[in-house]
Amino acid sequence: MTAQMIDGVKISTGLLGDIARDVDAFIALFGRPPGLAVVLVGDDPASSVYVRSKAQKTLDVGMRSFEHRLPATTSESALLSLISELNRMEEVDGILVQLPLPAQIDERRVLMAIDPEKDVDGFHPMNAGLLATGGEALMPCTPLGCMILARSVLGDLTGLEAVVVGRSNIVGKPMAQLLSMANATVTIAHSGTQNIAGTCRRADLLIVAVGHPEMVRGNWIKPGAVVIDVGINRLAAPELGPGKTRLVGDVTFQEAIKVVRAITPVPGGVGPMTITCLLQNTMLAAHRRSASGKQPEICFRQTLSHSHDAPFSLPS
Ligand SMILES: Nc1nc(=O)c2c([nH]1)NC[C@@H]1CN(c3ccc(C(=O)N[C@@H](CCC(=O)O)C(=O)O)cc3)C=[N+]21
Ligand SMILES: [Mg+2]
Repeated sequence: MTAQMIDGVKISTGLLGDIARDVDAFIALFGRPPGLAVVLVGDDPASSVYVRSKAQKTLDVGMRSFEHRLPATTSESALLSLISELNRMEEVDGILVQLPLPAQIDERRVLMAIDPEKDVDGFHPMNAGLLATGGEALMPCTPLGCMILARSVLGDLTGLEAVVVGRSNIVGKPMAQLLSMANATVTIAHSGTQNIAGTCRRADLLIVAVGHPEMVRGNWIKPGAVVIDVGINRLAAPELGPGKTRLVGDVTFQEAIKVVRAITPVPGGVGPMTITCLLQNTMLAAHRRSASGKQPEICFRQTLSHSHDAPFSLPS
């Protein structure tokens, strides 16, 4: 059996086209584009690259981008003031504060300061709680992207054994919630799991978000499984030349590809979908804030259909 590569670039490019059309319709209705503000504190080079890429795609779909780059020494109160200003701005529909934040800033306080209606990362406890209890949350972008990728291969997930490796608030925990809402049987594996290889081997759908390069080996994977690799790890690659690096996932790709039905590559898998879902969330937030009663032609169709109830139903 030849394994299928799940092409996150191709799928996200298609969805970005849908979003661009939704943006045009929004502008026609309200006379302004949806706006996304991205806040970066400090000058971590990797974070800087992501922020630039987000801003570029925001502009590509026709939205307005507000970029705020603050020095690494920024105080918590200065950051909180910026957030209240962005909360008040009519033309800002979505706010993303790039994580991690420098040590002097309390991440939880910052996330709680963002207006939940503008929380396009879905990290505010209000949105986490809405997701957990079946309300109309803004949902975290990486798990949403993973759902779309998984369903692009598997369709309906009802009855499948899904194993999520990792239990972070950002990926693992909401991922498990989305999968169970989509009627999969879900196991969360983590550093305390006794037989992690055996646990992974039960999975029809294996989603790995641990941040350990190539941790999941080929023999941890059930033959014919679908694997979504959320990890993005930069490793030194002296074989490519002095000072060169390469990206690897949390799954040993060369081993996995011999076993799986389908797998996401790194790069080109989950990463691009995360940004696409961020823009879709911005579109959704803009419609909800405009109180138009008209909702976007939502582009999570593949994620939405087959789900059992409220959390995925379109807002009315
Ligand atoms: N509040 C907040 N929200 C985030 O969503 C958030 C964050 N903080 N902090 C950092 C992480 C990281 N992140 C990525 C998004 C896209 C790619 C991406 O598109 N990667 C490409 C290429 C990566 C490369 O070449 O370096 C790929 O996987 O194909 C990667 C990483 C969002 N994050
Ligand atoms: Mg990727």
